[in-house]
Amino acid sequence: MKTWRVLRSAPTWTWPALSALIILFLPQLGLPYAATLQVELAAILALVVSGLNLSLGYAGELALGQAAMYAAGAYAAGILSEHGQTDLLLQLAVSGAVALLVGVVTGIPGLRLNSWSLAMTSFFLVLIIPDLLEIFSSQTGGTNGLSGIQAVTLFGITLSSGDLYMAIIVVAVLWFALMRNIVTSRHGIAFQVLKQSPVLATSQGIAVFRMKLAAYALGAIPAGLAGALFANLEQYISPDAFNFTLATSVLAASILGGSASVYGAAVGAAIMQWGPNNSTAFQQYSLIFYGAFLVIGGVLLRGGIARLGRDLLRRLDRAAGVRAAPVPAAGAPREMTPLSGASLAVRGVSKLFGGNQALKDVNLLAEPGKVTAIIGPNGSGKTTLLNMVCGFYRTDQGEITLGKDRLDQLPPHRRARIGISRTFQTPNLPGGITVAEAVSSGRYMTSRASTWSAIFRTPGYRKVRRADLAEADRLLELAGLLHLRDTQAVALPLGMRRMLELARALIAGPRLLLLDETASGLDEDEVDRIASLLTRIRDAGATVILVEHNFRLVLELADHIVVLAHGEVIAEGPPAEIERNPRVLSEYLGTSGESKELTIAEELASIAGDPSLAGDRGEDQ
Ligand SMILES: Nc1ncnc2c1ncn2[C@@H]1O[C@H](COP(=O)(O)OP(=O)(O)OP(=O)(O)O)[C@@H](O)[C@H]1O
Repeated sequence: MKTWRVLRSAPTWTWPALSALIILFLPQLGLPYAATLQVELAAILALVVSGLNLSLGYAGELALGQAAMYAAGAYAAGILSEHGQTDLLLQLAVSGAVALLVGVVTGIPGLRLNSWSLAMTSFFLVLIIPDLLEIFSSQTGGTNGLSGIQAVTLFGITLSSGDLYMAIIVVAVLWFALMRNIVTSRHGIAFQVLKQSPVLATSQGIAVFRMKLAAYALGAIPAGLAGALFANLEQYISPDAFNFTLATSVLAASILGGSASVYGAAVGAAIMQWGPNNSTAFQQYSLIFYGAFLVIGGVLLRGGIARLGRDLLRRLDRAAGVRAAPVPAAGAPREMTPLSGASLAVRGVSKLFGGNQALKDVNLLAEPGKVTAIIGPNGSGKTTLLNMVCGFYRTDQGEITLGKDRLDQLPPHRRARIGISRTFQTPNLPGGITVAEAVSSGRYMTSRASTWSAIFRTPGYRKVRRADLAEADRLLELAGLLHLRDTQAVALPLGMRRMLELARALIAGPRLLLLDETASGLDEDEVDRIASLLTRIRDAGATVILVEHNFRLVLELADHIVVLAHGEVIAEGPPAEIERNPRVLSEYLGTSGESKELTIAEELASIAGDPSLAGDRGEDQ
């Protein structure tokens, strides 16, 4: 176990780097030629699979088009070579660009239509490869293939087969290093958010379509590079090499290795290359076997071999007492930094769902430095109103403005960028990310760093990331969660998840904070903690809208209450006024409204048989 602790004390990149170095020099270490060829083919397949992992494992889009991008890269390199352009770097650049173009052109319609359409369009893309190659047979050789590929060169020097081996491994290793930089960056976390909840991603200002397209198109690049390497390795390419069986084998390798993993792509590709693709008997029934791999990977091996590896690492770490980096000690409770809230005005807003009038001519004004509570019985339209403010539903009629900005014509991600943050009725936290990463993800759109800066870890990127994490720590300390910053976000109990959502909403420095039943399911202590944090947020100048069933919390916090019933505002005013309003009593509680001497809090307490529901005000009276 001591040895394990020593091994784990090395930087995380040490072992992948060492493995890469060994693979690079395998021929010199005496690997036979036939096995060398298998390593080359596995590295090429790993590149193709890594592209699928980016779109499937990280952005959550099933796409089978990797085979088409691989073909595009291979034919681009092959045609260049036939025309005397044999330089490997030139071919890699052109093949990567051509594959990227194929990715963008096929991704736009596939992703626009949502749901399974990308899987379908990419599936047909693979099916039409032979026809496309036949149409352009004067360039591609049609079904006969392209056989005039010349020996590849680098800066004018012809590469031997040993040199080409090295080139293939270097390209694969470099790509994997860059891909690791993408998925461990703030963009990688945004991909995780997007994959698990497009609604959450949108509410953080992420343009879902553009982000998915970026992942799909980025995934095209390694497939293009792989195509160029394959064309030079085989010096002959034909449509048979890019058929549906290849597309399925790429998918099977991705699922088997673990699609949400960088190194899983290499492991899955290696297994596919050594086992199935290497055996003639297997190739006869390949589709059946790939199907079996997909079932095994999907049902029995969720997360693939990569997940098994991660679990094993964790177990060994626990057994050896390897600890994560110490969490910074919490200092004195931090002051809230001022928040510049803006006035929200909802004027004459209506919403019809089929024949159901969910909202009718609703007016509401929420001011900075104040908590505006929206209450009402179940189905009265509270969440619908919240969803219309943040843009998940379009208004049928009426106008919504935040400060000087008109909102009702804007898509939800643009509204988030204008300064609307929200929490959800059921806390919305993606799996696979830590508490600190979940909170910092709220800054994805407010402080920007390009994907390229993340890939190459430029000083600009590092500065933004440092600020992300420092801000996340500040807000976690405020929410009392700093000691849990490296815990998996989804592992927290409900009360802490709600605090975490609040911290994530705050990190964007919102002009308007929308809270949807933030105290639901919490015990009294947790409600008190949320109330005290919300008071500080309000006092810092935020405009807060609170949709809430917990009347004690509403009375304690709200400066202004708006009461909805059947989609209409039936009363509004300060808490003292609202809790004695007879119409509110009758609509909200379903009572006759005759017992006017009782407040809502007291009525609720008597219905629930729980005096605490009456809160301080109720008890005082
Ligand atoms: N996407 C939708 N499609 C159709 N009807 C909807 C949709 N969303 C809400 N509704 C309907 O609109 C009405 C208002 O629902 P909403 O969820 O806004 O009420 P609520 O006051 O938030 O209720 P609760 O307190 O139970 O969350 C209900 O009749 C609901 O069935």
